[in-house]
Amino acid sequence: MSLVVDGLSKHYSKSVHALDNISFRVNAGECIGIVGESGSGKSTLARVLLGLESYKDGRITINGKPIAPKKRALLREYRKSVQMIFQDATSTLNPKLPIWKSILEPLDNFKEITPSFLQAEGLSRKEVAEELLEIVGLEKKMVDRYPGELSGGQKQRVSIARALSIEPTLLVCDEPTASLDVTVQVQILRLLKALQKKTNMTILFISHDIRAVTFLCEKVIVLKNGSIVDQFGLEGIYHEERHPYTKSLIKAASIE
Ligand SMILES: Nc1ncnc2c1ncn2[C@@H]1O[C@H](COP(=O)(O)OP(=O)(O)OP(=O)(O)O)[C@@H](O)[C@H]1O
Repeated sequence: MSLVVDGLSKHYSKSVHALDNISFRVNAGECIGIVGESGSGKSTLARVLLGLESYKDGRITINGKPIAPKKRALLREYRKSVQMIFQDATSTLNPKLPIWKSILEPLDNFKEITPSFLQAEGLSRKEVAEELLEIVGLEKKMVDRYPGELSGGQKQRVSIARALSIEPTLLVCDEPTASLDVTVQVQILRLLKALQKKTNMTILFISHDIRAVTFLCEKVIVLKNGSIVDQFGLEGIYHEERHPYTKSLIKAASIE
């Protein structure tokens, strides 16, 4: 799956240019990080990429096909291959449902999809959710729990299980570790890395934390005030040519 963003702009008003002429490309199986401080346009970019918001200028194509948020049929087709995880797993899981029901939501929405792990016939719906829980490192017996009975890290694993259920080719992660303890952050990043290796999905990882981005991603885009100020492969992180803003992020994170 390749994602090409070309000259993308999104203006909320004359003075608020959340995204200004953004261009980048992600190839199949790559993990790309988008790093920037609060207000740089990261979440806007995620929402536009998911087709949740329209955009003014530019083109977004996935496997050569445009994403057109106003064309429902195109958007539905697109959503079959894209999933998202958010910072706050609590708000994305229905507190009144046992987690197995939440995990199956994407599969319920796209009944035409049969993921490879469901090729074994005769699994009950709950057993499908159990399989997914195992994939994200949780015990099967947790399947009947409610979100309120899980830790922050466990909830994020559940939301990853739900995202993986339809075997997306693109996973957009918007600050998925920002509200977790440092040790749990590392566990979730390790999980995402392992899952990416196993499934070859493309990951777009959005974060204010350049440490997390460099842990997971081989390519980095630096966003500032809605514009890309720097773009590099991980091997070039310490090159002299890095933008002063990138250098300041590296310095602040003490990863010099
Ligand atoms: N719905 C909206 N209406 C008007 N302005 C908006 C809207 N959403 C975002 N903005 C503005 O667009 C700019 C980019 O916001 P965005 O939320 O994309 O940044 P961000 O990098 O994700 O920040 P944070 O890390 O704080 O969430 C900001 O100036 C913000 O105030």
